[in-house]
Parts: sequence; structure tokens; C-alpha cells
Amino acid sequence: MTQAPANDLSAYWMPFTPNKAFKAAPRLFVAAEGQFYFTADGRKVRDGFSGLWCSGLGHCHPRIAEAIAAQARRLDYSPAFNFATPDAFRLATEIADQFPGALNHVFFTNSGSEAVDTALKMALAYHRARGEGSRTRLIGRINGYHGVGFGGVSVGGMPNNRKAFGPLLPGVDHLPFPYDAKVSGFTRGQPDRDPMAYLAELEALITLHDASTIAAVIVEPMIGSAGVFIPPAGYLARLREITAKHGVLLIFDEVITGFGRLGSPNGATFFGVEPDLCTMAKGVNNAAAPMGAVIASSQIHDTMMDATAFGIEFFHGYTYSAHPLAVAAGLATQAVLREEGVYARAAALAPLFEDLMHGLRDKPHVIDIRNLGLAGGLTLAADPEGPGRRGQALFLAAYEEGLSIRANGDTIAIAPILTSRPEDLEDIFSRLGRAFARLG
Ligand SMILES: Cc1ncc(COP(=O)(O)O)c(CNc2cccc(C(=O)O)c2)c1O
Repeated sequence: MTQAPANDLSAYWMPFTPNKAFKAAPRLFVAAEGQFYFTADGRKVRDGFSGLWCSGLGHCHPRIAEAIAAQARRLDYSPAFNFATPDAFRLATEIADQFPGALNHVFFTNSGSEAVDTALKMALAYHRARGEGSRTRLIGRINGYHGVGFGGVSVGGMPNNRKAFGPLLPGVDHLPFPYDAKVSGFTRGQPDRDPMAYLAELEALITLHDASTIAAVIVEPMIGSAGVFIPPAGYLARLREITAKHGVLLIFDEVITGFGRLGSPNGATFFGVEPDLCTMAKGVNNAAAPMGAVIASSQIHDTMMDATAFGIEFFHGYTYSAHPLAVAAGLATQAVLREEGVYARAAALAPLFEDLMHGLRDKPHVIDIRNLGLAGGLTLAADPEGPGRRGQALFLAAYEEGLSIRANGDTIAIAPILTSRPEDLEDIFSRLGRAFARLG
């Protein structure tokens, strides 16, 4: 066996990537530091998307890198079943301290998708443990993204993530997409619209199926993957009221909104709404190693504990749950977030970011702009040749201008590193302006 040549691209089948186009013109990162990536062909690329929403502290943060290196020399792996590390308990406590109310118990996973499937299974098992096993139905939302597990894809509402994979989970409904560009286009922050325009459907579903059959509703507090769509003021609070009234669990999928993206510890805190379960991943440990988690209310946790007199209370888990390297990165990340006041700094940057986002209004083909915290989305009018072409063209033009952004079809997302300075934001948007100029 000899070492494979670096230019042999055939064996790696890439995720969520047009593989043929990529392998014809690969974009290979070989290093990164702070706000920048460095490519195999000598480019320096500014990170305008915090990795994939996930590296809010920038890249190769020395404190995080050192923590992982030291951990790898001390304890590289601990069995996650029937054994544990003290640091796993420490990190769980530091996470729980940042969530409101009774959200007190953290179950570690290895990704957002695993966190979503864990939360859905926890919801079903909880109802069974309390003698309401008839509650098996789940409710997601049109255009929701909840990862790529069969559970997450079933409650998710983006057609491309669903159509190739058969019938999916039975007993799943979807709420309306809580955004209407005709009414809320180019809105700064939360649209001012009657939330019941989008939530009457939930009451109708509860009437149709009866609350006794419905386990949980899962939503992103801010819709990320579909292109940064912000629900109207009052929507999440009203959703909480309706679900609580009918004993339906509310799950916030905080994989994007957790740990600073909104200038807040999480969406539950930002919006002042307390769900029963939250998922998280990405920023929990600055994506320096794979990690996700679910935080559960004491009601859910204690009910499950009390329902099993002897033995395993929740038959679920992963080999790498609370992996020591991921936990070490997590503790270092949480220390930096806390000691460097990152949430407040991100909140202080949000008004400049909002102005810069909406300053794109007159760029070619821009038909909507949205923003909240340090998350921005814009929609391009589709090229008559077909959807997604303009989004991909702007993504490639940005790369030529030394900027990494995100294109999902014809929606573009911008997510600056949370510890950016104003001049970092200015540079993102000047590069983006030049990328638009390339589109002609
Ligand atoms: C709300 C939410 N839930 C679950 C996942 C899945 O997480 P994992 O990928 O770790 O399994 C996500 C992930 N979200 C995600 C991942 C990559 C790109 C983009 C984008 O918006 O372009 C979004 C997410 O945003």
C-alpha cells in the first residue's frame, strides 16, 4: 500500500456538493487562522460564513487547539456507556447554565442531525414513560431543516432533502412557512405580522388528530438553511402557548442559533421563550471536533428516570457521545465565549451588519434581504436558464474575490465570525460587492 497521490479525487464522495463540478475545479483548504482559510493553490480566503455557521470564534483558536492536543495526549477516548469523564459533566453544566428555566439535562451526540433524532426519540419515549404512548405524531414546518437523519428529514420541509428517500416516518405534519416576502420583504429583523396567520394551521392539526396523538412540534427559532427567515414578532411565544395548552412538547432546533449567532446564548434566551427540548451543535465547541447535544427539561429527564426502577432509562446513545476531544474543545470554547464577552460583542456588531446587509438592496437580481443578529440572507431572482444558477455564480464569484459565503439555490447566507471587528465586516461586503460586479 502506498500513500495515495493528493491529486486523486476519485475515492472521496463529497456531501452536499456538486461532485463533478467540484472535482473539475477543486477548492482545497490546507490551513486556516482566525478569519481566513489558505488554499492548496496559494489563495487567502476570508471566511464570511463562520465555516458552516459553526466556527464563530474563528479558525485554529490557540486555546481550543491546545486543549484538543493536550487531551489527545491525556485521554484520547473513554467509553461513553457505563463510563464517563469528569469534563463531560463539567461541559454539560456550563451548557445548562446558558439555557432558561428548567432546561437542565444535556445528552451529547456527534452532530446536529444526531441531536435532532435524539430529541425526537426523547419526546416519544417521554410520552410513553408518562403513560401517553398514544402521542406518536410529530409536527415540523415547511422549509424547516433538521439535518439528514430519517427523523430529521421526516420533520424537515425542504423537498430536495426528502424526495429521494422513500416514505419517511409516518404520522408527520408540517406547519406553514412563517414568512411572506410580499408582506415582509427587505425587513430588518423580525417582521411585524400577525403570527396566527401561520399558526392557525397548528390548531387545526390538533383538532384533526386530537392532542392525545401528538408528541412534539420542532422548529428552528430562526430558519437558517432555507436562507435566514425570521418568524414574525410573537410567533414563538404563541407557538409555546398552543403547544403547552395541549401537552405537546416544543423542540427548538438551535444548531445554528445556539452560542452567539443571535448575539445571545441561544434562541430561547433571545426570544424569551422556553421550549421543552433544544438541540445544538456547531458553535458548542467551535466545530473543532464533531459534537452535538440535546438539552432537556427536568420534567422530561426526571419522568424518564422515575419510569425505570432498574437499568437503562433511555435506550439510546452513540459510541462517541461526549468524546473527550470534542469535550475538551467544548470547554475551551465556552471559556472563550464567557471570558471574551463574545455574545455582547456579537450583539454590538449586529446593527452595522444589518446596515451592510441591506446596503446590498440595489445589487443585480436581489429581490429580498433578511437579517437577525449576525445572520444575513438574501434572495436572488432565478436565472431564466433555471433555479440555483445565479446563487452558484455568486458563490463562485465571491470565491474569486477571496470570500467564502453560502449559496443554497438562489438564497445567499452571510454569517460573519462572531469576534469580527467592524473592518472585518466592511471587508466581507466590499468583496461581496466586487463579486456582484463580476455577475454583470
Ligand atoms: C437547524 C439545524 N438542524 C440540524 C442540522 C444538521 O446538523 P449536522 O450537519 O451537524 O448534522 C443543521 C445543519 N445546518 C447546516 C449545515 C450545513 C450548511 C447549512 C447551510 O445553511 O448552508 C446548514 C441545522 O441548521
